[in-house]
Amino acid sequence: MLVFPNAKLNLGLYVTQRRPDGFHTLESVFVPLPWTDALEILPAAPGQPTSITLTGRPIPGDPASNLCVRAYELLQADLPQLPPVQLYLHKIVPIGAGLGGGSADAAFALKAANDLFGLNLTAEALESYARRLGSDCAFFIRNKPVLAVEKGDVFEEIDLTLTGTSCVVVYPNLHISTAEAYIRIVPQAPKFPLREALAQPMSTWRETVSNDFETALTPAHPVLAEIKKQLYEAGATYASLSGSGSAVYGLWEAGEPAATVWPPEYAVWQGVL
Ligand SMILES: C[C@@](CO)(OP(=O)(O)O)[C@H](O)COP(=O)(O)OP(=O)(O)OC[C@H]1O[C@@H](n2ccc(N)nc2=O)[C@H](O)[C@@H]1O
Ligand SMILES: Nc1ncnc2c1ncn2[C@@H]1O[C@H](COP(=O)(O)OP(=O)(O)O)[C@@H](O)[C@H]1O
Repeated sequence: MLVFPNAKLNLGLYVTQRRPDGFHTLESVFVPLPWTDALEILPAAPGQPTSITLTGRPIPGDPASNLCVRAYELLQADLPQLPPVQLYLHKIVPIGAGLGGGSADAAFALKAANDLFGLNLTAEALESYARRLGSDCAFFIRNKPVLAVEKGDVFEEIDLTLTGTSCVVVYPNLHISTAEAYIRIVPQAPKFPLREALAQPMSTWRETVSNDFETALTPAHPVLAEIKKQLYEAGATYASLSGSGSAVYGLWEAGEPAATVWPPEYAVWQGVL
């Protein structure tokens, strides 16, 4: 079974409190971004253990602890009848980018195993496995725009669609660790409630919708502000850092992005949401 785990964008991101377990509560709208990896899952050849073959963008860390493998092993722990599998992951989505790429791979591995082996797990059950793999992993089970609260793993419905919106995502080849990014944050309440701010026209978001990580990380990484400026110069209606960075995106409510030349080491996605 072949699936295409997609990335996500954060529209606004407010880190509101530090929890006793060291994690943080947040408020953010997650939207799917059709920048995808490719993941294949097949029953392993007879006598072979579960394994993963990685191609494309190099992934830091031991392949045996890749999030796809961990996702499958989590299912196997509860469902020991599940056979070993061969996983093939072609990695395209930048890593350490605030695009949730690793979490997407894990969530799609859960969904693909569910379909391949006819497990009949509900979306709720899949979300609860996903939550154990990463805070933003559960989002990718239903994979539709939501207002994320708590650790970013509890979702409220939101009436928002960006379908048809032009988008450019720029990754400046800079890996930002999510854990290190959280350390730089001083939690506080959002200046403007996110749900209300996003209900207003996109042209107002520049003044009312922000990402706490952008404020915290830009002094150390001025390239983030430079990319955002270039996106606005290319006519973006709204531009922001995604998640804990380092990808910066622009949205065009109408019209097309003006052509921009980005350094060759950057990864850039451009398309329509
Ligand atoms: C910042 C966000 C916003 O969407 O996205 P990314 O930038 O990673 O895409 C998420 O909160 C990232 O979620 P995720 O990448 O799944 O994080 P996890 O693996 O659960 O946690 C990595 C580390 O980030 C910190 N962390 C994560 C989530 C959270 N609500 N509070 C935290 O303090 C913890 O230090 C944790 O050890
Ligand atoms: N399939 C995977 N894809 C990407 N990263 C993975 C994967 N499996 C494990 N990881 C680990 O997760 C870390 C970052 O994950 P990712 O979700 O891409 O970050 P971010 O959401 O901040 O861009 C990487 O440093 C890597 O070691």
